[in-house]
Amino acid sequence: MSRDYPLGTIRTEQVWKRFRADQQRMLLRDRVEQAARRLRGDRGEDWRWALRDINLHIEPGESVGLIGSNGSGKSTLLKMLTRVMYPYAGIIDVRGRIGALIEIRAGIHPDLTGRENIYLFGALLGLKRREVAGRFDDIVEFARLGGAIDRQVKFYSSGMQMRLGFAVAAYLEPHVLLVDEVLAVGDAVFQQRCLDRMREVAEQGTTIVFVSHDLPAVQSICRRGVWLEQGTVRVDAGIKDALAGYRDSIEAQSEATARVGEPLSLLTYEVRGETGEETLHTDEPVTVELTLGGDYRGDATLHLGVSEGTSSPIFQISHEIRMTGGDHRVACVIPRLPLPRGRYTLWAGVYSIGKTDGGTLMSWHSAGQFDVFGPMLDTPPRAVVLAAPVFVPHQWEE
Ligand SMILES: Nc1ncnc2c1ncn2[C@@H]1O[C@H](COP(=O)(O)OP(=O)(O)OP(=O)(O)O)[C@@H](O)[C@H]1O
Repeated sequence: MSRDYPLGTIRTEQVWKRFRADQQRMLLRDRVEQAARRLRGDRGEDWRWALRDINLHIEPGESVGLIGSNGSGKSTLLKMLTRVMYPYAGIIDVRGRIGALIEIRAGIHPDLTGRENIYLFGALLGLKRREVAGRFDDIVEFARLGGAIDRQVKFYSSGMQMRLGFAVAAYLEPHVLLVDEVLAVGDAVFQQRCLDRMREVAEQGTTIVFVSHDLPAVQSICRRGVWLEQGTVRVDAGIKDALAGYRDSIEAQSEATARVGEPLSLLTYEVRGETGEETLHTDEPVTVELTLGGDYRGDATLHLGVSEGTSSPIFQISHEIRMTGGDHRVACVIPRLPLPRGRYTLWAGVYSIGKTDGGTLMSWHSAGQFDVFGPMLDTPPRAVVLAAPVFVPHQWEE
């Protein structure tokens, strides 16, 4: 590998990583398979590939979101970039100082005070004492530690430790900032401040790799998205395309999950615009019509929801229905559709009311997608990440 990549470059070449299968969370079926192999006399060691042939080239200043379902290998890749883990094969090259927040207490020494930790971390990053001192106040201010800065970190709450960890990683001017899911433990206000800080750091030219299941947060920070699936790169593209592909795949999986044996099922659904036309327009009337089928007799609550992808719910509405043991048609009219142009998913679920309160008659699932035509939503100068619930005026008819 050539030696002259600029600071902030990240390269992985044909990176493979495996773990002993018996050292990880195993599914019952894996254990059965393992036992069966032993019975057959196959004593070969059991390995499972966590990452297979990962080739990434990230330029200085790029902001990359690593997305994918649980166990797809995101954290393993991030840990290898921070060098707390080594690949089985392949080359990993990260140029420059690395600021990383991959676990709440990563890099924070419990017996030292907050102040000592900041200087120690700075020294590990190769910064001079004077350079750390110049950023010290910003770190303490961001972490909101105040007087606690001279207390040993073992007496900090987990929230304080995380704030210190993030502030140190994000203020000691790393060339590369690596952040894993950990932000999820902070409160909403702190999460927002971390995201703001990450955006600032990105604007200053720091390379960022961000792992999160909070897809709107990833979208607001990253321009490029790498979607990992079962240890391989499924998509490496602009963030919008990567997220759209990932969301579609989650939806397809949830639709494929059969809801067998439930008392009710969704026989048909239709989302139509004004005067029955198929195209839907922002701020115009929309009718959602469903037919439920099943033997169940009694009162129930029907819930309908709309999301952008699966992880960004937009609104949810509900209505009491009386099921009489046969097919039941119900329609909901939304006089003015409050959705900008885009592709959305319709969700539905039915739950019993009365004595058996909360019983599931038809579990919450995505019924399908629909497109809305109309104006694009303006992007605010600084994307607001928290999803805002929308109230939708509506009437029901049946
Ligand atoms: N220390 C370990 N020992 C054994 N197996 C491991 C270890 N760390 C991770 N694995 C396995 O490697 C695979 C990838 O895990 P990893 O934590 O990287 O996934 P992830 O995409 O970060 O998932 P999540 O979204 O749940 O955090 C999983 O099958 C996991 O069980």
